[in-house]
Amino acid sequence: MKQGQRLVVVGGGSTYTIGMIMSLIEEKAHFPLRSITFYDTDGERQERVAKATEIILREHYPELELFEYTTDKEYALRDKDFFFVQIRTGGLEMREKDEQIPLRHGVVGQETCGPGGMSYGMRSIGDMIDLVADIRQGSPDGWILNYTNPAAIVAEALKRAYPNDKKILNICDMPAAIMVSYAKILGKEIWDLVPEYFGLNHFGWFTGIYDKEGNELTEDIKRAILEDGFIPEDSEIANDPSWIKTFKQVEKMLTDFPEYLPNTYLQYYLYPSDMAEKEDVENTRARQVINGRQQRVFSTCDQIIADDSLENVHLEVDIHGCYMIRVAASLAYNNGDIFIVMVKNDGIIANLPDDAMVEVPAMLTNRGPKPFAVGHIPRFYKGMIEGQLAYEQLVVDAYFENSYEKALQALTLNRTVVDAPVARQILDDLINENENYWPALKQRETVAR
Ligand SMILES: NC(=O)c1ccc[n+]([C@@H]2O[C@H](COP(=O)([O-])OP(=O)(O)OC[C@H]3O[C@@H](n4cnc5c(N)ncnc54)[C@H](O)[C@@H]3O)[C@@H](O)[C@H]2O)c1
Ligand SMILES: O=P(O)(O)OC[C@H]1O[C@H](O[C@H]2[C@H](O)[C@@H](O)[C@@H](O)O[C@@H]2CO)[C@H](O)[C@@H](O)[C@@H]1O
Ligand SMILES: [Mn+2]
Repeated sequence: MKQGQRLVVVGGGSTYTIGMIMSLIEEKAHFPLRSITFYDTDGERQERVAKATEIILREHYPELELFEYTTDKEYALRDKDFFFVQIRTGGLEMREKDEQIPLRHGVVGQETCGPGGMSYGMRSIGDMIDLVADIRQGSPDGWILNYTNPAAIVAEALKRAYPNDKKILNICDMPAAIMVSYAKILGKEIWDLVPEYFGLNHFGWFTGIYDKEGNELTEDIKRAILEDGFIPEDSEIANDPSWIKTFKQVEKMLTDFPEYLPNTYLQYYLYPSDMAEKEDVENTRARQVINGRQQRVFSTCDQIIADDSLENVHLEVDIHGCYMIRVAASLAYNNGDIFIVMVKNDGIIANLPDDAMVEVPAMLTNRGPKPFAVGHIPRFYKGMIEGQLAYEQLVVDAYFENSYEKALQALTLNRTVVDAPVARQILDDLINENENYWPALKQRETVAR
């Protein structure tokens, strides 16, 4: 009989929390719970989600010993087994600025990619470092599973701040969402598929997809994408016009570069000018999420509370929730299941630096992820990744060293920017908008000529 886990959702007011609760209900046999605690810095936002969650759990998880929600950090983080972390420093309002500022300079405006990703990363690092310290104060041995973005930059910063903490795992659900669409093409479930994959977060490629019997399915998937197209199937994004456009770009990327199956995020780095031209600065993805998912989630919560029942709402499980829960179950019960997660390279990709935080398939055990060796990657991918890795590490350098110069170098290296004067203009605008969040960046004294 599996011992139930004591789970904390950090960022209980997240728009993903209801989906996560539905997934915890769906997955209770794989990952049984003793208690769920929500913790958030915004008590009002969290309470709307929590009061709806109380009703959902009453209907679908009556055996749960305890559900609670609080803004008391020390209480929430004490003596727990798992922490699902999903915070957004600055909220969706700052995300909108992250996306609008680069667009005003003709550059990709995106949550986690390009200058928007640097801006978000410079806000997330401090909160995430403080959060891990607070968690460790109360739960020295708890598993910290982080979704907070930009995962690449957060992972690099946490690796430096906590080099010996082996129970922090940064995760992205994008490869899983893509595999949900592969599975649909093949008439299978995602859990029937075994991926071979390499890259950085939001910057990777599937080199192969197999079934559990070891049959290769990669070429079948490529053929189907090129002949019939590629669409999002995960419930969270299936009917979203922005995601439908994103998944359609995979057809173009696969036509241009047929060797491997790309992560959807590579569209921003392979076609940066095209992507920037297509965006409407008054209706970026953040605005769509504010008017879409955020509006939908909170009106659903309010409806559940008003009815004191679920009779007038439709709630769905999604891959975002199920993926993290299956990862947690494999760590908790030493299942040895294979998931794509972020780990320190240390030779996994033989011709990339050891200190890179790479995204690769790993067997998840109670001693943590055991990644599969990838070996040497071909020149094109090595070149692409090394430039992106240097960008990511320079952003974290800029944070820890309060260095304007390193931040400028990072943006200049990024494939969505390249042009140094444009990088400087964007950086100066981002500094102005983030004065309440970023560390003050200092410029090196230049020697007067
Ligand atoms: N890794 C992935 O693949 C993946 C997938 C989806 C979402 N995400 C990330 O998950 C996070 C949540 O996304 P969302 O759209 O639901 O955000 P959201 O703004 O709806 O919710 C975030 C919550 O975090 C809370 N918060 C902010 N700072 C906090 C802190 N220091 N301590 C505790 N709580 C804090 C906010 O009050 C808010 O309730 C974002 O970082 C998003 O990018 C990651
Ligand atoms: O623009 P958003 O806020 O809708 O999405 C940004 C996030 O996109 C990816 O997560 C997807 C996920 O892959 C999919 O399965 C489903 O859950 O929707 C999510 C977005 O709604 C990406 O992995 C995240 O890092 C982004 O934050
Ligand atoms: Mn992601």
